[in-house]
Amino acid sequence: HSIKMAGFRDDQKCTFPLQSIQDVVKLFRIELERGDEPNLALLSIVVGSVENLLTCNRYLSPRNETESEQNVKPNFPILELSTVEALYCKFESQIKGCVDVTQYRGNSYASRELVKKTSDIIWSSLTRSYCKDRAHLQTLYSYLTGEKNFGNKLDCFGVAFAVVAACQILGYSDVHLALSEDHAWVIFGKDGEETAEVTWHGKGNEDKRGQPVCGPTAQKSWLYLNGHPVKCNRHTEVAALVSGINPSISATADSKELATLQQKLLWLLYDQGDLKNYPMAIGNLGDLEEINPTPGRSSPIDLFHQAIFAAQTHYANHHVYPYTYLGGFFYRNGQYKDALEAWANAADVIRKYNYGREDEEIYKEFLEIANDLIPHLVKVVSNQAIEAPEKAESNCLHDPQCFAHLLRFYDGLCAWEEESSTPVLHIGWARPLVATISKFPAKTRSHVDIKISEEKEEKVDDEKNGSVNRRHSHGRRDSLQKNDVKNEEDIVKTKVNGSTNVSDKKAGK
Ligand SMILES: FC(F)c1nnc(N2CCN(c3ncnc4sc(CC(F)(F)F)cc34)CC2)s1
Repeated sequence: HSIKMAGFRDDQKCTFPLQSIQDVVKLFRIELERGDEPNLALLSIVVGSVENLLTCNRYLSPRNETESEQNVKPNFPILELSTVEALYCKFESQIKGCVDVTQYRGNSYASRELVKKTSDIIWSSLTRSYCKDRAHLQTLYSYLTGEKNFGNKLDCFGVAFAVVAACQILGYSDVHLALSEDHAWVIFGKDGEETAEVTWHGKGNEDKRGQPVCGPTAQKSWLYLNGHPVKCNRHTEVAALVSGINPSISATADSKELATLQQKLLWLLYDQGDLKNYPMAIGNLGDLEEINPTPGRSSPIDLFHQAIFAAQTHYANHHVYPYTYLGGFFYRNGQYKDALEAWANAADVIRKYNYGREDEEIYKEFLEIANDLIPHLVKVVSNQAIEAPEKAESNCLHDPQCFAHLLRFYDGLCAWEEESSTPVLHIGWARPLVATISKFPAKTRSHVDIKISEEKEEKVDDEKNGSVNRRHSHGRRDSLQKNDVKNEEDIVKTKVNGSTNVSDKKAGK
């Protein structure tokens, strides 16, 4: 039967052929500034094409006689409208060909069957077996290009995004992406009240496609953010697509052009207010600004604090990554006390959750901080104390607040483990902990007040109080009172802070 092909509008066509970063930014600006919804499939195909050309095919510019080695700086590819249109029509006809919307006619909202059916179409057309966490598998370009055994590949985020893009083509404006810090699913229905799994998660986990996100696993696990995922609208979905741009050419090289494109697109979305409720996208922008600062724009630290503010404002401070973005920045820049504080704040978030078998990504994050970054940090500062004894005063190891941050960091991990189905800490954590604690002199340790306050611990749950080189897309460059009181007697609140006794207050401390 003849399927009506929606060609592109003139204002979309006029930007082609795309020959520069500015051309792509202009296409995105047109899509984002129009009253109607931005076309997710079109933008995903464009971004995927550009990413493929800049990271998978190397553009060799003419050998420069002065250059000793082959100068491999790429130019920007030329992206023709015909290429993009062909891929778009392939996607559109596949989706419209398989989903007979007439059987869903009438209800303006998507149904669970429709969402599951759309997920099945994407799912069943994927190449049978491939390395799921390879790079550049996050866009519709990856899904639509290449023959059966070479194309049709998507990573877990890419499948979820493709389902939402397909539902947009079918006319369901209620189907949106929901994003946690390590998973993606869809929301749909009146007020986006319905949820559905549409992709897999991690390795060796049975996929739960078609099922709603609910029940005990979703309640207490970091993977589902305890009811605080990023619920996208079309603009936030474009931000997720842009965040997923992966400039990696190899384990050691990035495409500078692609990183610049990602940075400019994130600033475009930032200026439109589309990152306000998307902490990780702001964090991504902070990372890019650290590598290549844009004159006149916010500093990385400002951006990381904006991400923290967004998480506190919109998500009851249930997101870990805003603090580990900040901690990572301080660590790379030798600001070790601030790094310890940021990591302690990250631990104050994870304490709200129970550790479950699908939370490996954040487990690895804390493992690296505790057993790699902090031991390195204390080694550096203890050498500093030896090499520059005159600066001992400002040294981390002589600062009770640093020791307090360290204790709060480990206390968060212990609280995370309590009442969890899976243990967190084990003997492998103990050796680095002992090595770290023993670097702090007794005098420093003695200044940390462990306040035993008498009031009964408020066991009310938090939310009731309202209160590089990456592999796959969105890859990593490289809760309180979460449950009932364990036993009858009062839990006395112990407060650890770095206040020093006034009498011992050191000059300048
Ligand atoms: F903690 C900091 F050091 C981090 N550095 N990079 C981090 N990433 C990289 C970016 N990232 C992300 N950035 C934007 N959006 C999303 S949505 C998502 C989950 C899934 F892929 F959809 F399943 C992940 C993610 C994941 C976390 S955290």
